[in-house]
Amino acid sequence: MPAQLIDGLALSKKLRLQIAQQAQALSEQGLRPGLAVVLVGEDPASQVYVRNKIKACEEAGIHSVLQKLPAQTSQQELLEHIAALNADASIHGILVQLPLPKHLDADAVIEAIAPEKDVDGFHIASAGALMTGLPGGFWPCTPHGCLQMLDAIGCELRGKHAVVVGRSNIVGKPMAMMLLARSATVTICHSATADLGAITRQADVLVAAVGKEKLITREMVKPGAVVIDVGMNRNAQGKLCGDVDFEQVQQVASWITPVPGGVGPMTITMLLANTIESAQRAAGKK
Ligand SMILES: Nc1nc(=O)c2c([nH]1)NC[C@@H]1CN(c3ccc(C(=O)N[C@@H](CCC(=O)O)C(=O)O)cc3)C=[N+]21
Repeated sequence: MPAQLIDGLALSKKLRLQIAQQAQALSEQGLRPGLAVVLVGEDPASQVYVRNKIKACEEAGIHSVLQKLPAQTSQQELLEHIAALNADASIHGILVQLPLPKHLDADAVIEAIAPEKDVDGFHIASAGALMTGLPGGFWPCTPHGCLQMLDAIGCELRGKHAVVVGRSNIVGKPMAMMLLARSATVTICHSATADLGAITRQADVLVAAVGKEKLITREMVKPGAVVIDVGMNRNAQGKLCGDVDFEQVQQVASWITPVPGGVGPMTITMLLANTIESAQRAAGKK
């Protein structure tokens, strides 16, 4: 029996309805949630992603501001933009679209974002809150979206072996922390892992977040595993595809996320959710 699809679009639709209601309730109190998206340069893929985020905000009733800066923007100019957004009470979330042009120091830019507006969850303060389980901070949108999908299918994580392939600060590492917080036994694999397949075959829950088309083949997946595909690759035909060989793996997995229509839409949904959460926290301090 082929795997069941975990439909990120359908789940997003449902969650975004709730988010829109929360946005409306905040707006009625004079606290319309606001997200600022900063895009430096003209990378075509980034332009599409940013447009999708702004559109999602509009549909949810979240105020959004798009700041497009030229590719030659200096580090200091960018930091000044961030400082202005940090001080802007109508803005509850600040997202600086990555990657930045090479002459800019992305780490320094992220740390310049006020932690209480770090809706991407990339700031050290957010990473520390996730790692310790202490309050405050925001969970990074992509792994949080993955966790929401696991919850939506009723996947019990306690005592299960979760294998995360990829160790980025944006996906792999925070994903592992979230799974650990749910009492899964977590293994993180990466480019230096010896015999990747031997480890992924042990996974009850397998999260692939590498950026390599068809990295995960059928032989690497335990029958009945839940497979979450975070990859966003363009294949030779220009088609969007994940890290998982979907055709093969869907024959052995119990559940699998498609690309597109899986993790991608959930990433944007969690960005909206974090922006609402930030506005609610700001309202609490009023
Ligand atoms: N500061 C920052 N925060 C980010 O969250 C961030 C970023 N920079 N830089 C780039 C990556 C990429 N990313 C995606 C989000 C949604 C889809 C998405 O919705 N994808 C659709 C398909 C879109 C298409 O067809 O091209 C899907 O999977 O169904 C894709 C990619 C967020 N990122």
